[in-house]
Amino acid sequence: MASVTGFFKRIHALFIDPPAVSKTTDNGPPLKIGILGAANIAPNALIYPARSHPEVEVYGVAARDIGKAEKFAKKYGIKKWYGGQDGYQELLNDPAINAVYNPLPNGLHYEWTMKALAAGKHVLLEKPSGDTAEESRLMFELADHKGLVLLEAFHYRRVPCQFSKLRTASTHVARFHPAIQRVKEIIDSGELGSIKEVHASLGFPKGFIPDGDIRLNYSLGGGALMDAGCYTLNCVRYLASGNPTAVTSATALRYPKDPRIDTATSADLLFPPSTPNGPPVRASIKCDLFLPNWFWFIPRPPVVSARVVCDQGTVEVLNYVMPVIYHYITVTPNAGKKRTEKAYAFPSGKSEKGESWWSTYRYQLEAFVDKVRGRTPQTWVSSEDSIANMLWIEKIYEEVRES
Ligand SMILES: NC(=O)C1=CN([C@@H]2O[C@H](COP(=O)(O)OP(=O)(O)OC[C@H]3O[C@@H](n4cnc5c(N)ncnc54)[C@H](OP(=O)(O)O)[C@@H]3O)[C@@H](O)[C@H]2O)C=CC1
Ligand SMILES: O=C1OC[C@@H](O)[C@H](O)[C@H]1O
Repeated sequence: MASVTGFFKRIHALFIDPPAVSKTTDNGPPLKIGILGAANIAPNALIYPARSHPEVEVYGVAARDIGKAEKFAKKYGIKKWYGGQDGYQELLNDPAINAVYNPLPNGLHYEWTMKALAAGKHVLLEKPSGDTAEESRLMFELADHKGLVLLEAFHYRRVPCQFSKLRTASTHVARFHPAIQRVKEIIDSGELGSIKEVHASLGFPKGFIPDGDIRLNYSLGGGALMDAGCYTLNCVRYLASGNPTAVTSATALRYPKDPRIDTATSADLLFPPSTPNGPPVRASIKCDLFLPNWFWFIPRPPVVSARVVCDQGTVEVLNYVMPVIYHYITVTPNAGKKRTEKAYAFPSGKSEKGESWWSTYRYQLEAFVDKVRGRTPQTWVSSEDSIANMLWIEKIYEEVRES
């Protein structure tokens, strides 16, 4: 019963009436954020989470059409709007704006992040960070050069700062959402022994992505691997604590209207051994924008799961991408009793910030603002990590082309 009540409380706080707080703090005026594009994801990823952040004001929105910008601004209580051909640049030129949220199509991430950084704005950038690893590298280089914060919005995860420190213990943890953090903690604790395999899937039912969507547009950086696949790759890299050493196979289904677009991609990867002189860790990812119906007509639910097989058991997480809605962690030791866990908040008594109704995006916003304000964030996605994710997306696409 408590879990049903908890579910409805979280849904209420997420989508119906996100809690709001007063915007006055001892830390000076709130950070004013401008949104580039009246994107569908903006309310969930920024506008609602900002309501409960005392140090954030979503101050402006720009859209290619001024009428759309105005409508969006009024709907969400945003003070300023900018529109027309120069609308995005006008937002960037506004000296009142300190930071920009970039939820433009993937193929425009680079252009507008570079322009935002050039205009002196910190940037919260949607995933995947660019169209290529080189674009990502150049964006992070400019952010570094200008002393500005740039964060790729991999909201679901926590990332250790340096891959070289991995596999030691979870002393260097930084956190995004407690659910994926808990899975990682179980692996790192050694209770299931060493890692043998890591698998991650993300698929959307047919009909979820409409015709004409940015995900189906090649020149806008579409494709299943770019969209859903970037999470699965990120997730296996995170859970395997490093970067792959090879893509051993990759296959894709093609969009009939534009065969350059993959509508589903599967890839097998190798990671470094998890024990000295051990075998490589085997990994697989699967992503799909058009999961077929069951028995041709029954729409199926999204597939959002990750599984780690260790030599003494398995841990599996259901819904690692949006864990605040609902998730399930199942631990199955080879010898011993199977158990399930949920992690909507960090254990009480720990010093981490967060509430059970905080979405992954709310945790992410907390980290972004902390970083901009010179505080140490609970979690961070490093530039090296973002660039590596793009690099391995490219390598998987290359393998698909060659197979
Ligand atoms: N973190 C997360 O959970 C999620 C992240 N995303 C990411 O966010 C980004 C946006 O996704 P989503 O909100 O679903 O996309 P939308 O299509 O809703 O938004 C994209 C925005 O891009 C602008 N745009 C500018 N040029 C073009 C163009 N040529 N064609 C189409 N749109 C254009 C539009 O702005 P305008 O208003 O000016 O017309 C539009 O509002 C993507 O990078 C995606 O990967 C998406 C969903 C979830
Ligand atoms: O980032 C995302 O997460 C949720 C999905 O709906 C979406 O396609 C993707 O862009």
